[in-house]
Amino acid sequence: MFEKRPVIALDFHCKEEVEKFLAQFDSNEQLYIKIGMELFYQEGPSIVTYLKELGHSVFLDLKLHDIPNTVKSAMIGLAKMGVDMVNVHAAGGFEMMKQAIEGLEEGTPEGAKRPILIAVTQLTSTSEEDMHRDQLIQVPIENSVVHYARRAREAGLDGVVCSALEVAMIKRATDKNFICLTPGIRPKGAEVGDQKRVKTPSEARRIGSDYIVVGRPITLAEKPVDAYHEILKDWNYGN
Ligand SMILES: O=C(O)c1cc(=O)[nH]c(=O)n1[C@@H]1O[C@H](COP(=O)(O)O)[C@@H](O)[C@H]1O
Repeated sequence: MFEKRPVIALDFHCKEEVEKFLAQFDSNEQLYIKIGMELFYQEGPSIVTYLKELGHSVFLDLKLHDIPNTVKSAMIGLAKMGVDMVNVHAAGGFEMMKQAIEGLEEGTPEGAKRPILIAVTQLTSTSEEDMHRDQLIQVPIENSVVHYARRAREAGLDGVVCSALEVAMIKRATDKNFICLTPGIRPKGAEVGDQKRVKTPSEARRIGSDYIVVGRPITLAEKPVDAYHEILKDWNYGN
């Protein structure tokens, strides 16, 4: 399920910063925007309505991780907001993921499309050593990621969040239509920051990522619109 547009992570504090950022783009350019907890906890559901009314697609990245009943109830509410994609942590377990899907199905208004649901496997800021030390999971990180992907698929989810490094393995272990959304994307030579498992947009494309998520290389660029278009071009192999 290839998405031509890189998903822009708008990790801003408030709506004013979002407005300032979007004002630099041509108003006809429909973007795929990721709202994370930083922005959502400040602005609430109205930030989703605002972006949807402008015609943008919205991935609401709240990474739910709680008991199954709580996650189901939360998902009913998120589905009503009309977002295009939401996520949970696969570490919350099989039953939690199953209930998350059920909540989304229940909350999706009639005639509307159920939001895509994906599960975070191992965060792209987690290295194999971090995982061994912090989570006491003593297997190679790829095994943990593929295991979570299999469980997410069995629970009925649409895909996973992973690093581009693991996409080929996940597709082999699940199926080629199982979505792999990959953050940890950096243009050649860009600052990596806190990301540990990174690839460039064209590398991610070659490996088979369906969506890429890019934040700071665009939002902190001197010319964000140019930075976005360069990443868009690299992701689409120069087309
Ligand atoms: O779920 C996510 O979107 C996510 C998962 C993950 O494993 N790693 C990861 O970086 N993200 C998000 O992707 C974005 C990456 O931003 P940059 O590192 O600035 O490109 C951030 O908003 C993260 O919250």
